[in-house]
This record gives sequence, structure tokens and C-alpha cells, in this order.
Amino acid sequence: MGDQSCLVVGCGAVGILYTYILSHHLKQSNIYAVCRSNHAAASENGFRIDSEAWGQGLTCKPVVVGSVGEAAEKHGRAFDYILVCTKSSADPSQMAAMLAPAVAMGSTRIALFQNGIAVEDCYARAYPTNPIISVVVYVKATEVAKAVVEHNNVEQLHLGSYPSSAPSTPARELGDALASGGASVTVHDDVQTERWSKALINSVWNPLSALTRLGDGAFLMSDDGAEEAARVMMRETAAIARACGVAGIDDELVERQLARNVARKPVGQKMSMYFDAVAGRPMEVDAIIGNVVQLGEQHKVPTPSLKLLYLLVKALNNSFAVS
Ligand SMILES: NC(=O)C1=CN([C@@H]2O[C@H](COP(=O)(O)OP(=O)(O)OC[C@H]3O[C@@H](n4cnc5c(N)ncnc54)[C@H](OP(=O)(O)O)[C@@H]3O)[C@@H](O)[C@H]2O)C=CC1
Ligand SMILES: CC(C)(CO)C(=O)C(=O)O
Repeated sequence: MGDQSCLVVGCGAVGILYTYILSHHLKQSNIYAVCRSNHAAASENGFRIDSEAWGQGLTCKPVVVGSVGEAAEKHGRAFDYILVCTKSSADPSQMAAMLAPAVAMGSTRIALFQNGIAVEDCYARAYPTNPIISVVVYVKATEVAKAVVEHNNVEQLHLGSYPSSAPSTPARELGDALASGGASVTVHDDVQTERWSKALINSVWNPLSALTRLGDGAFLMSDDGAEEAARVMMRETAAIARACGVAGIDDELVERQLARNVARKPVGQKMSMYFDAVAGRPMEVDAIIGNVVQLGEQHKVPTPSLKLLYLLVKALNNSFAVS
């Protein structure tokens, strides 16, 4: 991948972390970063990361652009890789269409560094002959100032091709590049098990965090019935995963994931949806819970608790547009 080119779309917390990682492997002049609100700061100073895992004051200077079109024009040809690191709160089909000037049909590898379920679908539909790489991201990182990211010591990526029947080489090669830059990477033949394993957490705890404004531990302390309510919703997500044919998502895994929340009593962790909610920003409602509920309906899985959680968080999201 050394001489290859990469376009990063969505240069917030996750985009900046993995631009930095790739800058160890690719020439910085071959890495283009589409920046919006942090365009001025990134153009002037590049990206800066303070990480408990990797060190303080880390920097990299990709080619900063304001749009995908500008990137394609400056680069003069399509990119070998596109990393999509936006939140999937906007219409994903619009985001997929937006990539077009930078994509060589059939060859540009499009990697989605995003939370949620079925986030790959729009990209696979828009670019049916391109390799799509699904990336499940475990980090805790925040853009604390324009183009400056704070990252704790958690970092783990799970990669796989989408659909899982597609050739695994693109995911393996991107995995090798990220690992050689210092990321912790596991490449899977079927990454959907990892996606759904994380969805057990995100589909339940992100909406709970946004609606209650509590960390997971504090939610669990709020009532004797809180743990059972969370378990029921996580089990509903697991049942949908199984109905979709995803292996390894059983109630034992639900208990292992729930144990992490329980261990964080009495305060715990607030999820990304909480931070979007308090800022009144659009939340990743469809990707994180809406698509899960929809798949449940398609497969006729009864999910009364998860559906109620979805309706509540969707209404909260709508309130940001009207208030
Ligand atoms: N941060 C974390 O710890 C984790 C995040 N994730 C997931 O990773 C994904 C990215 O999250 P994160 O990095 O935190 O999000 P951020 O909000 O920090 O960054 C998103 C970036 O995307 C940019 N963006 C949005 N739309 C566009 C667009 N149309 N064109 C160009 N840029 C755009 C935003 O620009 P602007 O500032 O102008 O809005 C922002 O810079 C999400 O799916 C999230 O759920 C997963 C695990 C952990
Ligand atoms: C669960 C967590 C914190 C993991 O990174 C996350 O994905 C989120 O907050 O959306």
C-alpha cells in the first residue's frame, strides 16, 4: 500500500486517529483529508493527537481539502482507498453518492469506520463492483478542539469484506497497513459477528444514554429493574442477529457485554449518542437502532422493548430539528 493513495472523509475523532495511523504507512502527500468545521485549523497545523495508548502531541499533515471533488481534482485521479469516518446521522445514500468523483469503479476500496448495522448497504448499492470493507471500531476518542483529538488507551479494529462472501484480500491488505501503522487489528472472514456483538451495546446503551443523560453504571443504579430492562433489550437485538443468520450472537454473549456495563457502576460511561444529544446534534438513530428494529420486523422477531426505545430516541432526535 506504500505508494497508494487514500482519501479520508469525516475527519473528526475517528478519522483523525486513523489518518495518523496511515501516515506511518503512506506518504502524507498521498493522504487527502476532507475537513469541514476544522478545515482552517487542519490546514494550518495538521492533525494533533494526545493519546494514552500512543503518546502525547502526535501530529500528521495530510493534504487538507474542503470536499471530495476538490480532493479528486487535486489528486488528478481516483483514490485507491476511501475511509468513511463520518457519523451516519445524515442520509447514507447521499454520503455514498458524494464519494463518486474520488471512486474508480471496480477498484477503489471503500472502508466504513462507523458504528451501526447495515451501514454498508448504500455503498454496496452505489458501487456494486468495488470492494467494500466493514470496520468495527473500539476506541474512546473525542475531538476536543478543532483538529485536536484526545484518545484514551482503548483501540481495537475488526475488519472484514462486505458482504462476507466477497474476496478477503482488500480487507487483509488494509488491515496490514493499519497494523503496520500501529493499530490493533483483527481481520475476519465474517465481520458481521463483530458488528452485531458491538450492536448489542450500541443499540441499547447509546439510546439509553441519550434519553436518560446517564452513564451506563448510573442507569443501572437508578432502579432495581434497570438491569433486567437492559438485558431484555440486548436479548432482543441478539435474537434479530440470529434471525439474520449471524453466528455467535447468543444470550451468553449478551451476559458478557452486560457485565461490562455492570462493572462500571455506580457512574459509568456515557455513549456517543449522549454527547450528540446534549449538543442538540443529529444522532445516528437509524444506523444504531432503526436498522436493527427494521431487520427485526422483516424477520418477524418480536422486539417490543427495543421498538419502544427506538421510538423514544427517534422522537428525541426529531425534537432537535423543531426546537
Ligand atoms: N469517537 C469514538 O470514540 C467512536 C466513534 N465510533 C463511530 O465512528 C464514527 C465516527 O465518529 P466520530 O469520529 O466520533 O465522529 P465526529 O463527530 O468526531 O466526526 C465526524 C466528522 O465527520 C465530518 N462530516 C460529517 N458529514 C460530513 C460531510 N458530509 N462531508 C465531510 N465531512 C463530514 C464532521 O464534520 P463537522 O465537524 O463539520 O460536522 C466531523 O469532522 C461514528 O459512526 C461513531 O459512532 C465508534 C467507536 C468509538
Ligand atoms: C460503546 C462505545 C463508547 C465504544 O467505543 C461507542 O461505540 C459509542 O459511544 O458509540
